[in-house]
Amino acid sequence: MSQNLVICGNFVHATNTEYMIVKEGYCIGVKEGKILFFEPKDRLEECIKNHQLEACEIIRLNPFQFLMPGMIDTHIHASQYPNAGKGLDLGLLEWLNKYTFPTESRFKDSQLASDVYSKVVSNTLRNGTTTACYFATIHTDSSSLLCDQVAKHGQRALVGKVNMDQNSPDFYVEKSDDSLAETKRFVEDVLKRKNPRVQPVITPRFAPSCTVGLMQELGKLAKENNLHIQTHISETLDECEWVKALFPEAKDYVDIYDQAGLLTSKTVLAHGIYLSGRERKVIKERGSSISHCPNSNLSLRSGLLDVQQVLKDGVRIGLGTDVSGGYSPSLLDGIRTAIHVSNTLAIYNKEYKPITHSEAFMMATLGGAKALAMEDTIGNFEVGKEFDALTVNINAPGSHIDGFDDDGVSDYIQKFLYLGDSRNIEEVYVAGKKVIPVTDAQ
Ligand SMILES: O=c1[nH]c(=O)c2nc[nH]c2[nH]1
Ligand SMILES: [Zn+2]
Repeated sequence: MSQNLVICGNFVHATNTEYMIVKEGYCIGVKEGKILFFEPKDRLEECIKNHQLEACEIIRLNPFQFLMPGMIDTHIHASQYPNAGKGLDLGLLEWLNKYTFPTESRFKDSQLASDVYSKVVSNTLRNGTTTACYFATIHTDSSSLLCDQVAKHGQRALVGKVNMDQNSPDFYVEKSDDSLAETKRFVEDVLKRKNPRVQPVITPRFAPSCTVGLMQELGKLAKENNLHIQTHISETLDECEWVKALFPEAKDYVDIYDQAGLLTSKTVLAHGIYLSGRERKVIKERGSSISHCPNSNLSLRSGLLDVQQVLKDGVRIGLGTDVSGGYSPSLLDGIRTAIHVSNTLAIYNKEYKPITHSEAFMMATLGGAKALAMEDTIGNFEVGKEFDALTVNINAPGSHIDGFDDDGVSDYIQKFLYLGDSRNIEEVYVAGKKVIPVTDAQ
């Protein structure tokens, strides 16, 4: 049950006009999971009275604590979690064949699926991911088990049963008709749960793994049911060459998805490193978005995404961990690595203005919400949105952060983004419900 809450202290969030805005001495009121007020704390009594929250306990944060929006992982493979931190010696296509497909093929075993999915959901939540956009595997029933774990742990998620009907190993491939029928079965199963925080996402793995016919049918299915869509695009040069050879009639990589009806305002495309200006323009026109996965792009040596160009071209962009091409399930790592990728571009081009920690923070929160077309519900502390939030304490037991006399709240926030970890994330709320720390009742 989500409780009614009033919390007073320091806050940080992104808005439509500012990448990061710090609100010192504010109070927030939450009723039935939704934000009712967010005001300077001298208005506390008046707000409590106006919103009939008198019966509510008032939580007062200490000066070392602050509240930030929950982080949004726009691209993560739950089924690759057993491989996180290993098998990064190969480039994408070899890596898929040697490590990833064999691991994912094991998920027809429902016991393994439940075990792994429970671990990945609880680990990402502890690391402050309140919303995740997950790839599961081609197996329908075990993909449904990921939905069970998301609901059980109280996370918010989009969950995708993966589609693969060509160029895949014999032990991990579907017949085209089965792939579509099973996707319909999966979507029905998820929708009939009527859990607003667990939604299905149509998930053609990437163009090489899917026939045009299947992609078209998936596009139709998404349209008929107003569903989210996720896939990969332009991640490595080898992959782009392969795609050109496989789809000679397409204008470019984006055109393949566009022709299939897969580019909508609810589509998130992972990577997009080697997109042309024309391709970014089409993505923008369709209202689709990019998930930037910097850890994966460095770990698999795929390339360096120019985030400034993506932002300049008006394409929505969020951050993804891309476990297990990315080895870390933490979006704090995503924030840092995004900054370092951008710094690397600046080292090689003196004219280049790298992104700031504020821009990376925005991408991990409001940017992620926009990338997943969920900005009406989550992403910051705007009144009316659901309360997905983290209580951060830079002085938490075992913390690797030290504060000094001349540090202000903005310094604490910056130190957390660079030096913090799950120990500093004392509480995690999803839709007003405290899901971390885990209690016996959960
Ligand atoms: O980073 C990636 N991880 C994957 O599992 C994958 N499949 C296709 N392309 C991919 N890229
Ligand atoms: Zn991926």
